[in-house]
Amino acid sequence: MPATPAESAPVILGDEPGSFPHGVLAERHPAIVRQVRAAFPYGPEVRDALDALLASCADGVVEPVPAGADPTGRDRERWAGWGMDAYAGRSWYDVPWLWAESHFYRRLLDAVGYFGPGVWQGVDPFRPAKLAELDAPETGEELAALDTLADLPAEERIRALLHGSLWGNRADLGFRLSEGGTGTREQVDALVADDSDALWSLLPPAGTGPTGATGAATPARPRTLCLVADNAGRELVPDLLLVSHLLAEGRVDRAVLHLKPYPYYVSDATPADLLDALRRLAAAGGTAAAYGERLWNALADGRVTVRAHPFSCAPLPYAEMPDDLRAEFAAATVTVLKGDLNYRRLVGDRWWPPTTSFADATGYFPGPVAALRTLKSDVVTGLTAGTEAALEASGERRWRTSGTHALIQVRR
Ligand SMILES: O=P(O)(O)OC[C@H]1O[C@](O)(CO)[C@@H](O)[C@@H]1O
Repeated sequence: MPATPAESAPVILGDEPGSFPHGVLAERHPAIVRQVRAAFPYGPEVRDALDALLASCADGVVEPVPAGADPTGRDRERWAGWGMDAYAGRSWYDVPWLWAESHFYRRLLDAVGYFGPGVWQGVDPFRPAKLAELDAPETGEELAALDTLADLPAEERIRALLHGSLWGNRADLGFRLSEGGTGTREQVDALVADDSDALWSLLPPAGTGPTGATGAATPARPRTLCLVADNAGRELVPDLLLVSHLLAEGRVDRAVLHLKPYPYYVSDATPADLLDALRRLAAAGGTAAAYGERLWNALADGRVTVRAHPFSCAPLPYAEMPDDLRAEFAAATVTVLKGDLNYRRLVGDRWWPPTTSFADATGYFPGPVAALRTLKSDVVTGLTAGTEAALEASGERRWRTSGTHALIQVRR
């Protein structure tokens, strides 16, 4: 029997030396600051601000967003609503880990002058790394491999595209700073949960209606996919291929791509990254370019739309999403959330027993929801007791965090 979520599952903090979250705050964040410092010829003011952030990573505290720090002037107010008043002045290590990480990226953008005014306004500090990934030979090889998909039966083709999008989540630049490489060899049998049949039942091919939770056909209406994207580059590209394919097969009529309003968690996709990915698809030629062109046309005629909601960069779980976002997800045929961070925000960044029911943990979500994620942090729900026991017995200590395992979970 799966356990039911209890509010009492402790929220994850980064305060325990030797734990994964502590390592992210104490080691990964400083590495990211150094990477950014080397990425552009920032002047003394920015370099000093980055050095101050570096020092803060070791023993600093949460600091309020400076007044007027963003062009809209609303960010300070937003952060106040997201818990700043409760956490300002406390150690990075003593506030919820999710909150601390999100605050780090906000501070980093302040340090590099992203919110301006000034020459660095709007310059993505992670762009060099994102572009290098798009231009990498591996990306070209993956896109060329698409030409062979046409020979596969339809079911295998769509499965390959779904898995491309799923495993694309391993290509996360922040993750790579400490894991060294994103080899794909170990993918076989690495799914700890696979509800893909439930996903396809929500998105059957054109001419066949989706079935509800009882298996009965639901009335025809335009099928909308909300795809809450994660990383740019080698994750966003296969995400776009999947969306393009779903449109082509008439499994969805519309798609809404939720991207980040500003650079986040190193490689998270922003609207600018979407344009780079579309350009990369066009440059690849062959099948990839045809997929890209279909998506381009769908963006141009409004079947695909792009959102960059402020809550996408909020340090909070989706259970606390604002009403406008809730209404959007409620109207979708299914919302697919990509990646580890979105998963943590979906089920809550807590020490859930792994057999906690995914359906219960996401019961608050306003419509059918799916998670496609490689495991890169301790949070996990929806495992069977047998799977959990097998993973624990496997001797692979870091199965929760090393990105070698993945899941496809669906709540209809
Ligand atoms: O890109 P993803 O899949 O959301 O992964 C990012 C993950 O990396 C981390 O920043 C560090 O592991 C996690 O906090 C986060 O869950």
